Amino acid sequence: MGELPGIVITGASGRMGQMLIRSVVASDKARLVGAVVRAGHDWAGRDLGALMGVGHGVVVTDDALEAFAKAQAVIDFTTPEATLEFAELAAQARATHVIGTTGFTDAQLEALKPAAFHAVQVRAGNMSLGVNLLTQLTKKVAQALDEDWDIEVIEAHHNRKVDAPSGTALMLGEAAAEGRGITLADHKESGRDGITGAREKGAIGFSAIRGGDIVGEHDVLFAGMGERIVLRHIATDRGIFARGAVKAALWGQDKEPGQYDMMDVLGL
Ligand SMILES: NC(=O)C1=CN([C@@H]2O[C@H](COP(=O)(O)OP(=O)(O)OC[C@H]3O[C@@H](n4cnc5c(N)ncnc54)[C@H](OP(=O)(O)O)[C@@H]3O)[C@@H](O)[C@H]2O)C=CC1
Ligand SMILES: O=C(O)C1=N[C@H](C(=O)O)C[C@H](O)C1
Repeated sequence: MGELPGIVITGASGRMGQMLIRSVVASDKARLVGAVVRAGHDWAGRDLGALMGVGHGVVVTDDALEAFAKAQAVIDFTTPEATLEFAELAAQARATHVIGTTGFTDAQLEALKPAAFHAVQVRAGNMSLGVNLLTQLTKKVAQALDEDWDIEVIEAHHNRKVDAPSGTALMLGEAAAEGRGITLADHKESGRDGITGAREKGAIGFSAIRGGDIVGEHDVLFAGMGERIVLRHIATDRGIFARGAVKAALWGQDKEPGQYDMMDVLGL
């Protein structure tokens, strides 16, 4: 039997970076072959085992290309700017690039595309099975209801999160729009404040709560006259995102270069 696929984790010291390192180490289907931090980070040059108590023998590096060259997959939960750089390097290394990063602008999403001509890219605002199922349910419910039902996506996250609406909220909003046969960009309503006027019929609204250590909570509210439907997902453990990302990294091994998402990985 050949060697297990080697995985590199970027943003190794981050909340998700550390969770991903633990998930790869715990997996019997993959090997941890690298951990990348930003240039000058105080983890660079140190053994992961000494830093985290797992990953002994893996020396943290700030040389992403050197690390990627030894890997079959890169799992990347960092920032849009860093992910754009890592996409080019993953393409050079022909490594599957699993992107969990959120908060991309439309221009940044466009800029990710060229790298996918050379390597598999799997990107999702949420890598958990539960949220991807909820996304499908959202599309189905939106398909069944007309514009008399107001759609609102409400999300809550910890106080360190830097982007809003969350990547998951946008996924859910896109699914609702698709179900209704409209374009989210033309119907998105977020950040209400002051004299906003009455709700625009057909809008898809977004509200973001930030506080404490909330891992991630998402409601899709369909509000009609005299009744409401609420679809809800509550994450209590970041391990769900990390395990989904490892699954995506392994799934990508025999796929042609291109852009994929978690629906492809999960077969939903
Ligand atoms: N798709 C999904 O399922 C999920 C997505 N996310 C998303 O993942 C991203 C990260 O979240 P989280 O872990 O909470 O955030 P953190 O801020 O804890 O981690 C981000 C890490 O990226 C590192 N980083 C930034 N720039 C670079 C660079 N150029 N090179 C190397 N490392 C870099 C940061 O390092 P430094 O501290 O030195 O800046 C930090 O360690 C967010 O966009 C979040 O929304 C989160 C959970 C699930
Ligand atoms: O930043 C986070 O923490 C999370 N980000 C993702 C998002 O933007 O939806 C996924 C999850 O909700 C946690």
